[in-house]
Amino acid sequence: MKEFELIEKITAIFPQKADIGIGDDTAAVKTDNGYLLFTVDTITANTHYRKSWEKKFKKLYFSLGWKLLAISVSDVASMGGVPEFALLSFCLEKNFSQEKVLELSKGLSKAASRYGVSIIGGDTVKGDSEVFSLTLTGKAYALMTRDCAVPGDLVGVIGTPGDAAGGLYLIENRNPPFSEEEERLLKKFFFPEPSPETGKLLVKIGVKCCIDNSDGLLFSLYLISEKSKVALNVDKDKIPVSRELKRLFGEKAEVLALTGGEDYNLIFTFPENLKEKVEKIPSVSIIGRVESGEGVYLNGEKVEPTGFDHFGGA
Ligand SMILES: Nc1ncnc2c1ncn2[C@@H]1O[C@H](COP(=O)(O)OP(=O)(O)OP(=O)(O)O)[C@@H](O)[C@H]1O
Ligand SMILES: Cc1ncc(C[n+]2csc(CCOP(=O)(O)O)c2C)c(N)n1
Ligand SMILES: [Mg+2]
Repeated sequence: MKEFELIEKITAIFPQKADIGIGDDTAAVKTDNGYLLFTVDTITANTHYRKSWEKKFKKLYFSLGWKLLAISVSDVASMGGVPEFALLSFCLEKNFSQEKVLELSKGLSKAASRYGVSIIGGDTVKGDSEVFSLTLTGKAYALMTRDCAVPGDLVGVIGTPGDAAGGLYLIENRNPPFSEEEERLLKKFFFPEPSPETGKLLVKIGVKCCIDNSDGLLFSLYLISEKSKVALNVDKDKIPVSRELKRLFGEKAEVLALTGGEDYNLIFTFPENLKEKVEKIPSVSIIGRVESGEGVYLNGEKVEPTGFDHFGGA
């Protein structure tokens, strides 16, 4: 069973009370002057990182702390919100290293100060493998969601997808010393920088439909198409691929840009009359158009939803 099939079955068991419950980047509850947002993310050895990487990358645990918060900030940003409070949960092995847990906490603290988040509690337990989890709240005055793309909209992305997947390939398959270009991709993987500022800007100019890219560009587009019940047609040549990715991966760069996960950049759709305003947003590319129908198309040809799935897929 795939991750999404399991979540669908779980959703049927839980009656949903929130204004936005299971199914978007965060849950949302309406308040007097906007929305409270809630999201949780978990990282664990051998799924999100390997302990062995520490030999090649000294700041591994510091980065895990940064990343643990950044990946949830990314969900809040995709809803158009700003993050506020966090709860931190550690499941540690019997012989855990205090030094590593403190390193992780320092990385998390650095991200917390960058994003204005207070860590206000958590939980610590023993287990057979290490698991780090963070629950984040946020607030938003207006929301962007995955389900409101309409035919005629254009499709925008921020940044260059595939870079983090390039970094993952390098840490798995190469050894230090890393070149400057390799370091840049490793940084994208180990220290993602979601931007709630960009999310807020999108809300301000009138964008309504947004998702964060955690499981890959095509997969994120597929989620928008599924939730909004529309087709998304992407122009392959317009997908921004970074110079580093092209130089280090050659022909493989395109596949990484289409399917590589963990970029934590925003993907959104917007009506054509906002085009001029969207074009002024830093690092933006307009890569396609929303049409009636279903699924994701590359240069008019239907593509399967390929991306990261914890229990199947790529
Ligand atoms: N075990 C679970 N119980 C209830 N809801 C869940 C569970 N796992 C996931 N969800 C919900 O399902 C939806 C999709 O989850 P997922 O973790 O894929 O979120 P995402 O935003 O697509 O990915 P990411 O967290 O990597 O950005 C979210 O609304 C999430 O809250
Ligand atoms: C050892 C190792 N193998 C594979 C990956 C790639 N990876 C893990 S989770 C994920 C999607 C987002 O996470 P989630 O769905 O949990 O939010 C991706 C692309 C990795 N980081 N480390
Ligand atoms: Mg998300």
